[in-house]
Amino acid sequence: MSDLQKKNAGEAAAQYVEAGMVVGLGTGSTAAWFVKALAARNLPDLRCVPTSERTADLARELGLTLSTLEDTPKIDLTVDGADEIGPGLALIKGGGAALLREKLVWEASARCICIADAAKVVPALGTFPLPIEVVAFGHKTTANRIADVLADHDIGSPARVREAERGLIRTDGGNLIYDAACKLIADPARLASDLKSLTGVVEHGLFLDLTDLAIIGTDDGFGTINP
Ligand SMILES: O=C(CO)[C@H](O)[C@H](O)COP(=O)(O)O
Repeated sequence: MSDLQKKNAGEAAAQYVEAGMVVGLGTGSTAAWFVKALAARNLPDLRCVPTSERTADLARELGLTLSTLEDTPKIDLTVDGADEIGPGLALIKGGGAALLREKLVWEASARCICIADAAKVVPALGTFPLPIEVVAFGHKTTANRIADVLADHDIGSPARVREAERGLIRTDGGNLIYDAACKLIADPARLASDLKSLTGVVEHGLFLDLTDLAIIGTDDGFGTINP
């Protein structure tokens, strides 16, 4: 994990933004570099839709004009980080527990750019535990159903609820996160569909066919990957 690489990726992505755009702001340490670089450009008439309260606070502090999906349902460009970038720019996201709002914003965007440090690029998805957002009511029952789906995908270990010292982690929407240590996701599309079909699962961190470009920071600049 390199902060310089994250910074270089974030700053490169800020150059893709034009005056007057509606911009989706991702969540996480890499996305924060983008938000800072975007604010520094001081472009006129931008409206920014944040994907978390954390990002909203940062953007507000930096003087960016905030909007919501309700007021600006069509987003021109979203820039966000990822936990893993696999073949075809299939992603695992949600390490920062913002996957639901992130996916809502990504799906409303004409173009999505993923920004990351080089360590995020992997030959196959699954080393990073897959985040799954679950409603709190009956979450242990939902976790059992998730375990059945994982077993059907030859993924042995059940998902674990995400918690901190002060208790279970809640998302901005008040839900819980389960992390599934998959090791290898052989069929991301089938796993995505199987998880999404479970009552109680709100969303999962597989972002498939959503990324138009990945900008990967290097120590002295950046490279790009197309799908
Ligand atoms: O999906 C995310 C938040 O839900 C983040 O984009 C992802 O966790 C990457 O974070 P970072 O840029 O801090 O490495």
